[in-house]
Amino acid sequence: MAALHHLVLPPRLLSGHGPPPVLRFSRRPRPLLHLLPRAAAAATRASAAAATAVSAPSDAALQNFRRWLSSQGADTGSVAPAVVPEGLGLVAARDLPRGEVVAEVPKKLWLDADAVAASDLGRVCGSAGDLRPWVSVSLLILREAARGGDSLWAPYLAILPRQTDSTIFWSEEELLEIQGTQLLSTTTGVKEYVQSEFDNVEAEIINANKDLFPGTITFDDFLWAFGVLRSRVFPELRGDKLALIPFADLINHNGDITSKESCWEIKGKGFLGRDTVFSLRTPMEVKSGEQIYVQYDLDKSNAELALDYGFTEENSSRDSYTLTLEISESDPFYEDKLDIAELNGMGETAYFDVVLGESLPSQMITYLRLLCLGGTDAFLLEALFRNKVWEHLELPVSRDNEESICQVIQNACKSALAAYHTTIEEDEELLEREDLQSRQQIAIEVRVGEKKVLEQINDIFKEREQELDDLEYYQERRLKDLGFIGDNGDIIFWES
Ligand SMILES: C[S@@+](CC[C@H](N)C(=O)[O-])C[C@H]1O[C@@H](n2cnc3c(N)ncnc32)[C@H](O)[C@@H]1O
Repeated sequence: MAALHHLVLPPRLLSGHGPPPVLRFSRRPRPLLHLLPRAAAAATRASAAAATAVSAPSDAALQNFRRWLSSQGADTGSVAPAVVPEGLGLVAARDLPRGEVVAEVPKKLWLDADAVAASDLGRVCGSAGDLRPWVSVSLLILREAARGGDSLWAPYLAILPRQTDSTIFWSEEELLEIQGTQLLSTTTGVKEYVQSEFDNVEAEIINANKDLFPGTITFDDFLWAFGVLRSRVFPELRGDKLALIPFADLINHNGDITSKESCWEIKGKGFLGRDTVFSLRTPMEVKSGEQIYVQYDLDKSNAELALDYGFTEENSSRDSYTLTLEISESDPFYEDKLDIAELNGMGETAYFDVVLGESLPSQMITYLRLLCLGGTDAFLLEALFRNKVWEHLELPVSRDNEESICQVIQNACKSALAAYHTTIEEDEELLEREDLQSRQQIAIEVRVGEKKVLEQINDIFKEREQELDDLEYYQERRLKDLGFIGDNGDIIFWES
């Protein structure tokens, strides 16, 4: 999934020769999205963080789920699933100290690769070759849903939300609110990716096994299963370990929890520890009747939270913008630059996440200097300098090179900023409104955050441009090293 995130991130700066590298927008044409059913009528937000597209299941469905959990041997003694502002959540049945185990879910209830293999899907998924784990678990979810009451997981499937506020479920009209953002590009890229996986499994598995999928499975169904996994799987359980853990997945996120300690473990239980369970602990002390929360991911930006879970946080460290820098194949020094980048652990393309209020990522300026290197500075690219060049690039190389970086970045920021349909001021005014629906709030928070980061980047390079005359460049450093420049900056002549 990490790779996915980087598929489509404008703006993209390409190196080149002669004039400074130009900005190429890799923004795709406006996406043609399937019109998805609208979310259940969004209620007023209980808090800035509360998602509202999640319609609560009926009391009967919730009761049935609780009965199912205990009949299947899940240990849920200290918490109960309940309706909360975020949809469903886990509420403490008694006072719980920090670190207390609140749920233990036996492996037989997990939806994972083993469950796929053990099901009637096992043979078809196995023979379909390299199905990605999320694809086969998505198919399992859809297969089990198709079995209705006969499925082991029926009571669990009945309480899953039909959609969240994740941008993958937004209508075309709603997506207009994030016009110009990186979030829109990423959302479009993710949906295209899911669509292409769906096209494959539809042809190879769904249509070829009508006994397993007697009804129609649409792209929207597949997207729903993808969204379920994306929003409910504990981050460390992705990839081959991907597992959807019923009941434990009802835990909601609270941004106030900042501990990096894991709140769950997989352990053996019962006779000789033979029964594997997923054990969830509360990361905070909780009073009886209060909701138990965890921190989903401290490192996710608001755009990632919006895409994965359908909420954002009012926290500037979640405001981020990813700059994509790339050595252009048309750069006359392409081979040399690529070689230097690779020797220093980087590649043809580099991604730099710039966070609001934080300094620029390390290596960004160095990589930019490499990208903009040309003209009379090109001697640094010669093989002779290969082992030292990165060190040289860590400091200003020449006025031309530094100026080129400043201009290229400022132009990129300006052009990215021009693509948004509102200004920061307009967005901040909109955020004051009481009647915002959850998706509008998410859209505004993401776009205002991206714009603030772009302005921050622009200001850094604007300021730097004013200081170009005060910087010390390669030639000056070199002359100093050779003893040709005195401490007061004068050139020392042999004659004097
Ligand atoms: C792992 S599930 C948690 C259970 C979920 N609330 C439910 O009703 O099934 C994650 C989803 O819960 C909601 N959620 C969790 N924490 C939230 C928060 N702090 N604010 C808003 N929505 C939240 C989002 O819809 C998210 O996609």
